[in-house]
Amino acid sequence: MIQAENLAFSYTGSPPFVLDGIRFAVEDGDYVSILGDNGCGKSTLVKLILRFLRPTRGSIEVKTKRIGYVPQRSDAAASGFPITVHEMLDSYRRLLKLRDKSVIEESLNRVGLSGCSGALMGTLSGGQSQKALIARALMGDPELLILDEPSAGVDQDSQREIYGLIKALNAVRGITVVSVEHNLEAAVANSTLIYHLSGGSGHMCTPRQYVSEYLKPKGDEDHA
Ligand SMILES: Nc1ncnc2c1ncn2[C@@H]1O[C@H](COP(=O)(O)OP(=O)(O)OP(=O)(O)O)[C@@H](O)[C@H]1O
Repeated sequence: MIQAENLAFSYTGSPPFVLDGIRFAVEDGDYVSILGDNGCGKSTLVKLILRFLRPTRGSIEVKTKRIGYVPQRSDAAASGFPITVHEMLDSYRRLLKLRDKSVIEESLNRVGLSGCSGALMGTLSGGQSQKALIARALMGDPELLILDEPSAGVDQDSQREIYGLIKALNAVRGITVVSVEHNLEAAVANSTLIYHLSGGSGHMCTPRQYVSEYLKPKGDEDHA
């Protein structure tokens, strides 16, 4: 689904590079969480996958054009712009040139938000507005769903619902998922793979490997 080869990126086009020598493959049906410290380049990598940015060197190929993107909630929903859930989804429907308006209610149903169609985005809880953004991303029937910190600003109960939803979209509907995460627990519990980004490059591993390589307290291996 996604193939990166010797990918390097600098916002200035010259050193220092935010990303350098990135090489990974995401296969159809994977659920990959991207983890790493603040400022290590997670969102930059996502913008390269989305083609919002172009590689400075190397390549990144994405096999599908049917990509659903759920941006960081604070970017999209926290503004005081007075728009209802229905209006937000309808403007996206028009952008996608979808004639049938029933896609709006279908998408809201899929995320369990059918009763909130007329609510102003700014009045929704963190969990509800995240679901509305996921509903919008589902309108184009994506093969690849990309999320940037889906649980940021979302209470514990809604987090469980949102990860349940993402997991079902992946496991039941076969949608490939790439999610930038600060929520380590959710990443380990839900994803099939973790891409650990550090010092400009990354390492793909299973959640189990991630726990033993990156989360195990120093010295534990002596007592294993
Ligand atoms: N538009 C930009 N122009 C110049 N530098 C940028 C730009 N966007 C991000 N950066 C820099 O690139 C580096 C990587 O940023 P990025 O947002 O990709 O990191 P991140 O891992 O997603 O961070 P966080 O976890 O805090 O969201 C940071 O040093 C950041 O300051």
